[in-house]
Amino acid sequence: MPGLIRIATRESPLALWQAYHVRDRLLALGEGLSVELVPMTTQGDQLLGSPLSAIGGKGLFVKELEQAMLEGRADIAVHSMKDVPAQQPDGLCLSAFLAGEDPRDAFVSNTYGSLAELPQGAHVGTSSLRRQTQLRALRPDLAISPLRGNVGTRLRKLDEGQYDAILLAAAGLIRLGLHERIREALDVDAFVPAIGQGIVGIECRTADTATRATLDRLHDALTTQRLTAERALNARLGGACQVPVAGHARIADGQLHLKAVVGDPASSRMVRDEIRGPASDAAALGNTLAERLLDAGARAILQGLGVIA
Ligand SMILES: NCc1[nH]cc(CCC(=O)O)c1CC(=O)O
Repeated sequence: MPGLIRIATRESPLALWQAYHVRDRLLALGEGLSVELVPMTTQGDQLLGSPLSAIGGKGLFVKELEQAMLEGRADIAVHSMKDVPAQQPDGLCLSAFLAGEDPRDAFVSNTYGSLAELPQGAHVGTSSLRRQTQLRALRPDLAISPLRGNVGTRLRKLDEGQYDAILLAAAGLIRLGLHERIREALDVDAFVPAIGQGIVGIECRTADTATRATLDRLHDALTTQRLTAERALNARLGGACQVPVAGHARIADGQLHLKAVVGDPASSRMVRDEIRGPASDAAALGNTLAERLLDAGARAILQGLGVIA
């Protein structure tokens, strides 16, 4: 049992909420642990104005946190799993996934009650290629423009009238106490969420067995199976974020149902497929679905983008 656990975290309100949440869960284990937050600014935070696809991807939001753990300045890092790349650096591992929050994307507007209510040509803000592609497929008439920044910044830009509506993860809004801003939670079948959306994960040093034993007690087994399928899919597809890849798994009665979409940002063509099987085969299901998507057209899209050879 470690005496002190130091949590590396970004300083955005959502990241801090997640870090405090993990701190509270650790303290609630009732083992006299001390827990400290080590807040830091990542390169990703400094570049929040630019599209993720242009600044080199989501790894930028976790690199400083990982460096702090590798240098012994922090013991664990708390992440939105959506922001965590497919592979972890040598010496670090993902050691616990907490039970997930709502995985859906949320339609947020001050004027319209749902995506269907948006008038022809309405202006929607989102920088996510995954959201843009699926939105275009559902509503080719909409005008979509980039929208970057923390959740609060994005809501402010909506409130200033820069957009008729925006799309955000329901989980982030719920965690920040802003659930009343959700006009409509988009059905996961019509609008497939990002891999890991709504799931908080904890990374630590692989060799730190004492901390890992403690983190084991926060671990949610079903969430882990769900995430295993989604991340296996993502890894096989090159794990890139300059590509619109959506993937969502749900589990009922030991059966896992994984759904995925790969889109071509250039042509707005989409390849979609789904697979079902025993939840205990989560990784294999993710792999198999990825292979099927590659053969059905995703290979050409990803090769065209230089994501896979
Ligand atoms: N890309 C930023 C990000 N990373 C995680 C969340 C939401 C919380 C989650 O998915 O767990 C968000 C905000 C958003 O997409 O609206």
